Amino acid sequence: MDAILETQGLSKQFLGFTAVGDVSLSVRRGSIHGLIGPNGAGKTTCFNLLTKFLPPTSGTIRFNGRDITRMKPAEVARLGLVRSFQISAVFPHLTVLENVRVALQRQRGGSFDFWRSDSVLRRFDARARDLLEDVGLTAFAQRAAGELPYGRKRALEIATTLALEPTMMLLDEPTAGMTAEDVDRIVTLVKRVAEGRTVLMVEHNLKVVEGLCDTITVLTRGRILAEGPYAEVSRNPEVIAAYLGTDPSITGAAAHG
Ligand SMILES: Nc1ncnc2c1ncn2[C@@H]1O[C@H](COP(=O)(O)OP(=O)(O)OP(=O)(O)O)[C@@H](O)[C@H]1O
Repeated sequence: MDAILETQGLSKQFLGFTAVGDVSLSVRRGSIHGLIGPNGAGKTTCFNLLTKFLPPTSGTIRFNGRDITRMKPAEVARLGLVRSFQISAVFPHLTVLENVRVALQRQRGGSFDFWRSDSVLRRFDARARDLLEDVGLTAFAQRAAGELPYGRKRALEIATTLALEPTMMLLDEPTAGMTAEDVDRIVTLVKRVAEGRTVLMVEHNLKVVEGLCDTITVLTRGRILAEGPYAEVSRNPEVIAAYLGTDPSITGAAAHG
């Protein structure tokens, strides 16, 4: 298998409590990989380890054949491993277009002094408009980012992530808190942006996982319980037991199979 991201024995302890224990994960290049598990399973901690927002207690992480275990988030971003920005990273008073232009300027190694270099930023306009088109935000280009409805903000977040030209994108619950209509739009969007790159996503909505992911890793109590295609994993008795009473859709899927 051509793995783009691999961990060996990845562990994170908080004051002796093992949030992530001995996780050896392999993400195939070009795939959409889902990380799922019941509440408290360690998904967020694992995600933060992979994106370098938390240092591991032990274990290694390799990206594209390089050991990134000790690197900083900005360093791995430059290597092409990019985490989607949090909504708080969107500048609320700038327009949607300006937000993407700023992200493009950062990608080119520019500084943050965008307030006095409007003419420079205009050069990024064409590319910014392309990215807005990609995420379906063209009609919102001149709106203040802070005024966007929630689902559209997540789309803007994906556009600013795409501005960094990632080889691999890490998405933390891209559909969390969304209406059904927004969920459908984000699913379509993730499918589109996954073309030509690898995506790893933490996601609670199992319907989304089923529709999007090629491979799923199930975590419980910080450890990998099962891994494989959704159809296979959702029939695994241990996975069903772990989810029992917490999510009827996965047990329902198994019952119908
Ligand atoms: N900074 C921390 N200090 C102490 N314990 C932590 C810390 N971060 C996470 N934990 C614990 O580690 C475990 C895993 O948490 P984590 O947030 O990674 O799970 P999760 O699968 O993302 O859960 P959820 O689906 O509820 O978001 C939990 O028991 C949590 O309380």
